[in-house]
Amino acid sequence: MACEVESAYIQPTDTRPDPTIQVAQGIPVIDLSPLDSGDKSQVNQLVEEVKAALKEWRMFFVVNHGIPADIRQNADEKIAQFFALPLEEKLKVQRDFKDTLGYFNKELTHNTKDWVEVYDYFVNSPVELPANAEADCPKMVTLANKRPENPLGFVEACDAYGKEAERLGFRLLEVIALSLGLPSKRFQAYFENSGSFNRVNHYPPCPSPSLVLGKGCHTDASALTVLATDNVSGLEIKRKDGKWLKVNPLPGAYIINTGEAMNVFSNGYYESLEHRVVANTNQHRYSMGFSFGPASHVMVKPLKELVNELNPPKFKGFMWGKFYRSRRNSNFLRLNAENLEARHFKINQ
Ligand SMILES: O=C(O)CCC(=O)C(=O)O
Ligand SMILES: [Fe+2]
Repeated sequence: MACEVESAYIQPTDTRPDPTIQVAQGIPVIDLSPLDSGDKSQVNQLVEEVKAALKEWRMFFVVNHGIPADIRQNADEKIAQFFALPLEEKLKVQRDFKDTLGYFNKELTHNTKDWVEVYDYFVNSPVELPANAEADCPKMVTLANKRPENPLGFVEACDAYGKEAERLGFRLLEVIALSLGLPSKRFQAYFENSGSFNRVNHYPPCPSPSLVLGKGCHTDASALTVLATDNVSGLEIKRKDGKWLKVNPLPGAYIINTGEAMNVFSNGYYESLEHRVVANTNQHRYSMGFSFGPASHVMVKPLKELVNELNPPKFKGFMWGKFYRSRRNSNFLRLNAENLEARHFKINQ
């Protein structure tokens, strides 16, 4: 990563970080242990907590989440070692426009470069995906993870963590289904053998954090994201009233937020969280966002049980694989169009 700020990183004036924003108070911390106890009334209470948190915050922290601490610690260690390798070594597993897996240090959000380097991998590699985002092109390709040789044990540590994040994702989908008045396994078949990926982020110290962002404002394309952060602050969220707030890390907890696919499946009941990451001058920051989406052939549309004459569908359906491709393209290219979001599929009512 360059040690001075190139112009490609400089945010337009209206999206630059605001040093005056406050720390969020009262983000819900949800204990998932009732899922292990099986106690019906405790599970019902948990379901109500998740519903309230997603309606009010579009995110929450989870504790007693079931991800073993040693698996997480091992992944954290190997990831820090990977990003500390010389650039030439990391570029051996570089991702590109066609093959979206691997290392990248030229990530764009809304056409401005992010102050970050990333490594993306599928949790169920290989995955069959549409070859491009063009709606009427049926061509498919099979993509597989790029596996760096160094550091030793990196691939195994990432795979072990990815499986755990996916397991947590499935448990949360059950709670979310119940919160929508649906059978707990309603989402299961859509998400099996999906192309869900874990994105590992390294935000190096930055000489000009007032001009750039670690990651520009975005919503996640996923149904839900399991976000693991270290103890360095940086994440900021946009509230429904348009106000930005800082999220301080909660050690040992994971952040869960809803994305575009859940917005559509729930017919707009659970909206996606707008968020961004600020850079800082002296600390490295690491995070991992497991982006849990459906399998690529799934048509993402409002679930039929959630729509009726009084509550008609708010979105047209779209094939998940095409949506995913289009979102990933915008990480590489300066597109003339905006990032594809659920609102682009909104039905005018
Ligand atoms: O680093 C973070 O806290 C958030 C990362 C993020 O939003 C993403 O990778 O989509
Ligand atoms: Fe995100």
